[in-house]
Amino acid sequence: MEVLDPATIAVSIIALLILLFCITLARSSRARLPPSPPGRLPIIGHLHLIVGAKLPHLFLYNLSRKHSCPLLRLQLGQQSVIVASTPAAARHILQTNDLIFAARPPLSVPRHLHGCADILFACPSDPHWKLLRQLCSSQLFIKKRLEAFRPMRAQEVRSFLCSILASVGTPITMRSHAQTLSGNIMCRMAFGKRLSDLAVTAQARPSHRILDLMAEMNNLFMVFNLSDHFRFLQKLDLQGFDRQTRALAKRFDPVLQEIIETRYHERRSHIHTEMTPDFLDLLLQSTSLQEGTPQLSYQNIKAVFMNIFGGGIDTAALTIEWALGELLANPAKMMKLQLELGQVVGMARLVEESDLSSLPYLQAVVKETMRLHPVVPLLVPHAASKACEVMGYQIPADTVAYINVWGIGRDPDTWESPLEFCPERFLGKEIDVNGKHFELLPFGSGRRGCPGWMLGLVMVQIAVASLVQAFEWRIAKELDMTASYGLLFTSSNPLIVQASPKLPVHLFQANKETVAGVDQ
Ligand code: HEM
Repeated sequence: MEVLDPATIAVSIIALLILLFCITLARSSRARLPPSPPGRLPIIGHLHLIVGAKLPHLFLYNLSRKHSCPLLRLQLGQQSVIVASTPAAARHILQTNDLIFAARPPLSVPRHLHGCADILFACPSDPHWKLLRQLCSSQLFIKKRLEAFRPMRAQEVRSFLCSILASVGTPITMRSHAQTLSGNIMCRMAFGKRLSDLAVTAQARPSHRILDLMAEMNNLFMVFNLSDHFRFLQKLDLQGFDRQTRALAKRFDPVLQEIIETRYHERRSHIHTEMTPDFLDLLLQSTSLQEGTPQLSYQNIKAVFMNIFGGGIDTAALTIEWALGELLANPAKMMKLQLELGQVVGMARLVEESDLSSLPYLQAVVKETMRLHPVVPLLVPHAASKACEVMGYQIPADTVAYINVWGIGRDPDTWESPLEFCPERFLGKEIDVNGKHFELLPFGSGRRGCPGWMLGLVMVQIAVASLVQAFEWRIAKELDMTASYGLLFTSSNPLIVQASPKLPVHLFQANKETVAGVDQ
């Protein structure tokens, strides 16, 4: 056989490399990717830009305006990311490509917390998850269930007002009162009991209280976790967050385990005979659909509760806080709302959920609060389960999508005087928060939109209406509306206010057994 001389081999290799280079170049020029801002570094990509930003949604908003790009592409370590900054870009991702973007990226915290990187709607091939998804859409988050819990919510709102009444004359932190309100409502829907009435041995220990565990969980979701951007670092856990998450799961687990097991035994011995089945009843029913083979494991049920508590408590509480803060910063709007409540409800009874549809200005105040202060400003990240096209750009599989709902809410091309708190802009307009209007997406949209949005909206509306109807408010500590950021969007300093009652005291105390003050 003839041996090739070294020069021929060298020329062949160079020709092959040139060919490969040309093929790659041709492929990448065919794949039209969204524009990417300058500043990308080797290995870390644009990570240094976003990590250095105090408010990532503000940074991304400024970036998209500077480059006039409704859809930006960033490289955050190993993660390829697109950021949607206009209603049209959000629609392309959440509506046109809803099914493809229904996945979530595999993040470390949920993996260590629930034993699954995603919860509720992922893992479509897994029968447990199919069942969960079906349960959510046919049982847990339906209008009928929301209605069944209406009297319970009325009791909790009254109790919330009583706890404020008990503090008249002293400054109160609105955030913690609102967290107790939403926490009690969520807890009674989930387990039929208030936070303080959960007779759980583990919960009795201060470090095992549900509200504290939730706060820790939310903090872990808010940190910048290197492992999410460089998968090869996951095992090293350089920042220790994975270790902290596993330790938190160890404390959370016995609380939920005890609640579930107690109910399981009560159901078997027919001790538990609640008229309105709570979420735990509905989930346990599904564990015994087939003799001997539970359809849902306890682990699945625990994961659902962590999601529901994580999704429902702070989101509603922070929105209530933002709404009261805006009304205090804008006394004319506060007066207009007081006037509406006076005309529609009067002063002889407390406002009720059945009044909400007759209070257009209240609805506008809540929408305006959610436009300016969406508490999940970039939504929870979505991920493309396969390659697709968005606004004419090629998006590779596994790309993570951030929807900058905060930026969309302040976009001057969409809103007139966007920085002004002006509820009037919604009066007589069709724009709603139900995920169908892409200029206002506080609950997201599509398959991964918030399943608890109707409950969240009602909690915020009734709480704001009750606070404004029942009390006169005064700012006790200088109002600070500057924002701080994690996954949830809060004001840097909690709102400290002082209340004086406007309504006769007997109205607050009509329901004696619920006058329990603030729990926990
Ligand atoms: C004002 C109150 C609330 C706000 C602003 C809010 C907002 C959101 C947002 C923006 C998302 C992510 C949507 C996306 O990524 O596209 C979400 C997801 C979620 N929310 Fe809510 N939410 C609220 C109340 C609730 C309530 C009351 C519950 C439970 C009863 C709840 C349960 C959930 C769950 C389980 C998810 C995850 C859904 C999934 O990944 O498929 N939320 N919420």
